[in-house]
Amino acid sequence: ALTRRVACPDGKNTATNAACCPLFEIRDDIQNNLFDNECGEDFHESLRLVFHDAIGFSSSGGKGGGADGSIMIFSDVETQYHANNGIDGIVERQRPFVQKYNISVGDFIQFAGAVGLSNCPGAPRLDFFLGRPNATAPAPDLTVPEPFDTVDSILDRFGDAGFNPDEVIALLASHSVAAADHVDETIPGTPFDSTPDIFDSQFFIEVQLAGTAFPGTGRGQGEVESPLSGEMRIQSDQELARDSRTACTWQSFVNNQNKLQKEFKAAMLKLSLLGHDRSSLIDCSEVIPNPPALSDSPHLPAGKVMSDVQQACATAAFPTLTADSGPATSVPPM
Ligand code: HEM
Ligand SMILES: [Ca+2]
Ligand SMILES: [Mn+2]
Repeated sequence: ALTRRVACPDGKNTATNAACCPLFEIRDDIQNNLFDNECGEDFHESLRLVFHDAIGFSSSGGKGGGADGSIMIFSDVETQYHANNGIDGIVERQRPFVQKYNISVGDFIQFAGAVGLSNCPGAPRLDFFLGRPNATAPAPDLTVPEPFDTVDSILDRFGDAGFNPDEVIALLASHSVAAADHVDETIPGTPFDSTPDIFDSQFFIEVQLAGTAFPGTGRGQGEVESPLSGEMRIQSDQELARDSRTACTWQSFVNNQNKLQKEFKAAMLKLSLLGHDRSSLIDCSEVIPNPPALSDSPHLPAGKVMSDVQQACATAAFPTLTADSGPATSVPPM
């Protein structure tokens, strides 16, 4: 069926719904002036913000309003929470963009995450729905999981927000385009995998390797040994990769980029709608750019062998991978 499109007032774009028209200008502005059109630090921080704003939600009520912008509207409260350490930086870098446009804070945070992900080779094209009202109260403390939390408590918290264990692991693909600034304050920008500017499965591969050392000066809170110089590993990722409830799903993402893209996209849509009724929002997904194709293939970092893989899934073998050649991979800071 043909979808009727409207001409936008900008004279350049068309949209399925006129309400989506203003988003083209916002998209181009944040691509050029917030993200530098890159899958870099400001996007990484914006993706973390997508999560920390939305997860303040409980299916049993009594928590926050989900993806409602509360983390920016009530930043004086929420940025003080321990799990939000360091999130104030991106909140303040995004704020002038929100103020410049007629868009709700919850919409902006979700929109920025979806637009920025399109700079990462291998990423799925996320959906974007428009129309979240602004938060009227901050989310309470302790809704955001911590790297030192147990698997039980992490799965409980996500379950309370509406996610099953498979969806939790799919969401963690975000740690493939991520770095830690505050787990070890002496080495800010330490990536979780060797390819923090590519949305690939290296995160799922590298977290399954035996840890050998701490990248900086000893052990940070929630930190465990990583397999590569310059790489950060957090305890929650290590344990989720090895728990019988989640290990097979974890492993399933190693050499199935289609599954990874599809399940991450679905879980991100769910995350972006927490606290909202989808039917009350307008589908503006057409404004989100198409990400570049995957630019690498699943591999072991140079210097690693298959026996470094700590097999955890009981029902299927870890895929056989070859290692990059050359000297042992070491990961530069972001
Ligand atoms: C078990 C759940 C999770 C835990 C315990 C966790 C924990 C962490 C920690 C400790 C950091 C490092 C922050 C810093 O030191 O700068 C981090 C970074 C990050 N997290 Fe998570 N996370 C979880 C789930 C998620 C989810 C579901 C998403 C997105 C959907 C996400 C996206 C990110 C991103 C993009 C970064 C990198 C930020 C940057 O590069 O500046 N995380 N996470
Ligand atoms: Ca990566
Ligand atoms: Mn950072």
